[in-house]
Amino acid sequence: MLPSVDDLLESARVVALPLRTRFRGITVREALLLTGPHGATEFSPFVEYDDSEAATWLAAAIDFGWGTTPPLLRDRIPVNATLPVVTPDRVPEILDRFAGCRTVKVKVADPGATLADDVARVAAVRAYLGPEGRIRLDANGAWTVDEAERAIHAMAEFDLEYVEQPCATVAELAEIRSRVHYMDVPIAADESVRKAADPLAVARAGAADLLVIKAQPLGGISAAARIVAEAGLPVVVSSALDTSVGLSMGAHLAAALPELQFDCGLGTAALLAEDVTDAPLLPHDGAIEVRRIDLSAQLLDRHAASADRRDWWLKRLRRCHSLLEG
Ligand SMILES: O=C(O)CCC(=O)c1ccccc1C(=O)O
Ligand SMILES: [Mg+2]
Repeated sequence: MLPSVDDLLESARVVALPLRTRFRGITVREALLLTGPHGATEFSPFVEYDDSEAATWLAAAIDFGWGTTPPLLRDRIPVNATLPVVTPDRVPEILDRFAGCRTVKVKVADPGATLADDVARVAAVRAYLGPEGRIRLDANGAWTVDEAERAIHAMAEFDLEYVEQPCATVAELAEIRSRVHYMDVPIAADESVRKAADPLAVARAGAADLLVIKAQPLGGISAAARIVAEAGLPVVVSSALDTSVGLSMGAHLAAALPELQFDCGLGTAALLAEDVTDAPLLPHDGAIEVRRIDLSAQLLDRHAASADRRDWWLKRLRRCHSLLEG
């Protein structure tokens, strides 16, 4: 059952959290936190998303705070380190924050960067990790098929676990997947799952070897778990650069899945300079814990968004709530 908008507004807090390093073009992450009968929950669609997309994120927030949590099969989730687009000299400093992580996801194909920049960053990650570490790339759909082929060919020598969303469309993913098959580099779909009208289309088309699954954009833990079951592919549960509260939602999703072959992208609390709890879900020994998050009243005050931004988020919450009421 959908809580009333007044129920939601009663506990709503809006924060603006500084990042340690620019990520996805932002240096401050805004989020709206709510408290339901099960505890703290998060509504944090990116600010440029329209209401119809953001409403799905609200359904997820409500599901985590008010809905039913599925049975949990594990109490810790192995996670990858996430490396933003930085110069190679900053690689050790950033990766040191992801204690014990054996896998690094490297952001590549930034509009301002060249292939040589990406190669240099990936080389620095391989040097940091040693031969046993796993390296995956995420291009956020930025390459054409030819650019992707050239880039993957150039970086395959670093031994790639997989490449996430090298190109934008399902058809392009299918094409690049067949072109790099001989190099044994698997292709993962992210935007083609979480921003698609049909999140299962990419799996049905055989256009990816694995799926990146995010709880908020897919409408919450139960909805995401159903998509995983229907897709029949291995998955990587990841964050949307959430606060520890959203990461906790992701950790509960990961803990509920029957199989978890890959390290999950839920270590991103390490990219935040500030969080909303005194016990953030940071990686320890390469994993995060599966637990609920207690909000810190002090941190919520200290990082409260400006009156303007709070107003913007509360209005967005109201509009998304009416969309869910339909
Ligand atoms: O998967 C990870 O390691 C961290 C999450 C991440 O990269 C991400 C975070 C916010 C928005 C988009 C993405 C993405 O995977 O493309
Ligand atoms: Mg991605």
